[in-house]
Order: sequence, then C-alpha cells, then structure tokens
Amino acid sequence: MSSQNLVTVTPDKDNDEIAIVTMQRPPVNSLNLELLQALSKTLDELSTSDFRAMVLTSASPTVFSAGLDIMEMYKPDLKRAEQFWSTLQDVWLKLFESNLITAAAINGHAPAGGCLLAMSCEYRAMVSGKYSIGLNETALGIVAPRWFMDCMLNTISQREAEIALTTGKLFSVEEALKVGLIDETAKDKEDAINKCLGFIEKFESIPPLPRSMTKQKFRANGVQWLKANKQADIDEFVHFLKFPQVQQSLEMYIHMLKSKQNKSE
Ligand SMILES: CC/C=C\C/C=C\C/C=C\CC/C=C/CC(=O)SCCNC(=O)CCNC(=O)[C@H](O)C(C)(C)COP(=O)(O)OP(=O)(O)OC[C@H]1O[C@@H](n2cnc3c(N)ncnc32)[C@H](O)[C@@H]1OP(=O)(O)O
Repeated sequence: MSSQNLVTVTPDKDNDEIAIVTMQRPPVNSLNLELLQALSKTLDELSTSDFRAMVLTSASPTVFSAGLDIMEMYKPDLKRAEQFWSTLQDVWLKLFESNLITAAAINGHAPAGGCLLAMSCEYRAMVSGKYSIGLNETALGIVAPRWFMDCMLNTISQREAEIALTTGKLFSVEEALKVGLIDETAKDKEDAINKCLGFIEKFESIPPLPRSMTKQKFRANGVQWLKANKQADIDEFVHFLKFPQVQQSLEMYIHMLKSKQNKSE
C-alpha cells in the first residue's frame, strides 16, 4: 500500500467541517515510519484546512493501533531509526497541540503508541469488548519516554498514571472508563464516532481561537520538555536500540507475537 493511502481523510456525512481521519495499515496499524509520515502530513494539511475538528479512528475491525512498529526497532538502520523517532515526536506535538477539536473513536486495542495517539486527543470513546488500552512499556522491559508519561498525566490522575506506568498496565474498556483514560464506551465504531461528534458539538458556539489557545495553555507543560530536548530524546532512543539486551528483548517479543498467532491457528 502506498504511503498516501495509509491515512484517509473524509468529511463527516452531516458536517463537512469535521474530518474523519482513518489509519489503515493492515493488519494492526503498527506505527512504522511511513504511517507516521502520513499522519504527520495529514495533521499539517488539516491545520491549514477549513476543517475545525477531527475524529481519529482505524480501518481495522479490532485494533485502533498496535503502537510502534517493533520492526522499526529490531536490527534497525540507525539513520532510519532517527527519522522514525523524530517523526513520532512531530506527530505527537502536532496532534497534542492541534488547533482543531480532536477526538478518538477507539475501535479496538490501543496499546503503547496506540494509547499515546488516543490520549493526545481531547476526548475518547472506546468500543466495548475484549479490548485493552494503556502504556504497557515496562511489561515489555522498556521505559516509556517522558513525554508519553506527560501525555498520560494530562488524561488521568498522577497516582493512577504512576501505578499504570510502573506496572505496565493494559486497562480493559471498563477499567479505562473508571479511571478516566476514556470518556465513554460505545457499542460499535459508528456509535464511537457519533459520541465523538457529540463531544465536538459542545463547541458549536465557542469561538475557535480562544478555544484552541486555552487548550494549548493547558497542554504547554506537557510539551515544554520535548520541545527543549528533541535531539537528546532521539539520541537516547537510538542509543537504547544499540544495546544487545534490547535487541534480544525485541527478538523474544517478536517471537512471542508470532507464536501467539500460530497457537490460535
Ligand atoms: C519490546 C520492546 C523492547 C525494546 C524496545 C527498544 C527500544 C525502545 C525504546 C523506547 C521506545 C519506547 C516506546 C514504545 C512504544 C510502543 O508502542 S512499543 C509497541 C508496543 N505494542 C505492543 O506491545 C502491541 C503488540 N501487539 C499486540 O499485542 C497484538 O498484536 C494486538 C493486541 C494489538 C492485536 O492482536 P491480534 O489482533 O490478535 O493480532 P496479532 O497479534 O496476531 O498481530 C497480527 C500481526 O501484526 C504483528 N504485530 C502486532 N503488533 C505489532 C507491532 N507493534 N509491531 C509490529 N508488528 C506487530 C504480529 O506480529 C502479526 O504479524 P504476522 O501476521 O504474524 O506477520
């Protein structure tokens, strides 16, 4: 699939000021460099368009996004790894600080980087079912970057975030609702999108500029560190990838994901 088709933007059928942004990198929307570049370009285009709001969702029937593509980190080309991490930083900053009203219709699993994308939006509706969402990095033997943590702190309480991050917790839909990691549950993707549209409607009579400036002031603390430390953060990521133990963990994790599939066949 060409990178142009990895993300589609369609106006909502009843309101052409609302963009439905759909990630479609089968099978699980894992975030590789090309999907991140497509998201970054989409966010740039939306920021200068007539759209005033966006709903982020996925074309997969069961996965919102499986997070970062493990293959970008396993035996990486280091130049590409730098570009990969820098693009992820840009996507996060563009989405988290977007002038648009942003909502996520989470129609399936959203671990790690998938949870980051959802938390970067202002509102989350998640389809009920045996899905999970959370920053599970410690359970994989890695540490979530500081700005992933800041993003979670913008969503749930410091206490809940510390426990979730240190335990690498993947929340069930019900648990996520209880702690406020998601705002509402939905019966299916259409219902999740409708709930996002309901959230967006709340701003009908609010002028866009003071709205987005207020949002950005609320979010300024979270982005400050990354803006001041972008290169150091990239260097740390690349340095981390060079450790033999990290590559070994990645190899084991990839085997685990593949054998999980074999077992269910
Ligand atoms: C382990 C990492 C160790 C070290 C990292 C080193 C340095 C990093 C330093 C800092 C980075 C920190 C930030 C990390 C953030 C992240 O996002 S890490 C990624 C975390 N993601 C996950 O743990 C999710 C893994 N996937 C799943 O749990 C399931 O796939 C999921 C519940 C999403 C869906 O389940 P299901 O529908 O049953 O699908 P399958 O499991 O059968 O998967 C289908 C195929 O997709 C492949 N796949 C799944 N997830 C990923 C992925 N994240 N990256 C690449 N590929 C993935 C899976 O292997 C199957 O492939 P196959 O069909 O067998 O070829």
